[in-house]
Amino acid sequence: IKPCNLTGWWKNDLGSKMHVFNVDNNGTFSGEYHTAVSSAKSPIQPSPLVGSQHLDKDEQDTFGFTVNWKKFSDSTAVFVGQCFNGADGKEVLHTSWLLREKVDSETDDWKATRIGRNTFTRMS
Ligand SMILES: O=C(CCCC[C@@H]1SC[C@@H]2NC(=O)N[C@@H]21)Nc1ccc([N+](=O)[O-])cc1
Repeated sequence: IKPCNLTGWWKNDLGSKMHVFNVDNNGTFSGEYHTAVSSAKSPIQPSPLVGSQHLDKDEQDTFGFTVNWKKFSDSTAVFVGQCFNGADGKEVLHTSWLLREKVDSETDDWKATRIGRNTFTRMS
C-alpha cells in the first residue's frame, strides 16, 4: 500500500488549513493549525500543533495531534484519525476531535467539551 505521509499542507471540510512540518523517524511531528471557524469573539491566530503517527510498514497510518489555541480562546483540541489512499489515488485524513474550552467555574465543566469530525485532503 502506498505510504501516507502527513508532511505538508491539508485543508478540511470547514476550510481550516493545517501545515505539518517534517515527521521524524519516531513518527513525531509538529506544525501549525489555521482554523477557519471559532466561537471565540475574535479571529484566532495560527496555533501550534504536536502529534505522532504510526510508521508501521508504511501503511495507511493512524495518528493523533493536539492544538493549543493561542490568544483569547484558551482552549485545546485533540484530533485522532487515519490517513487513507482514497479511491481517486488522493490521500484523505478522516479524523474525530474533542475541543475543550476553558470555563470559569467547575459548575460549567459539563458544557466545556465539544466533539466532532473533520475530513482533510491535501492542498495541491
Ligand atoms: O474556538 C476556539 C478554538 C478554535 C477551535 C476550532 C475547532 S477545532 C475542531 C474544529 N475543526 C476545525 O478545523 N476547527 C474547529 N476556541 C474557543 C472558542 C470559544 C470560546 N469561548 O469562550 O466562547 C473559547 C475558546
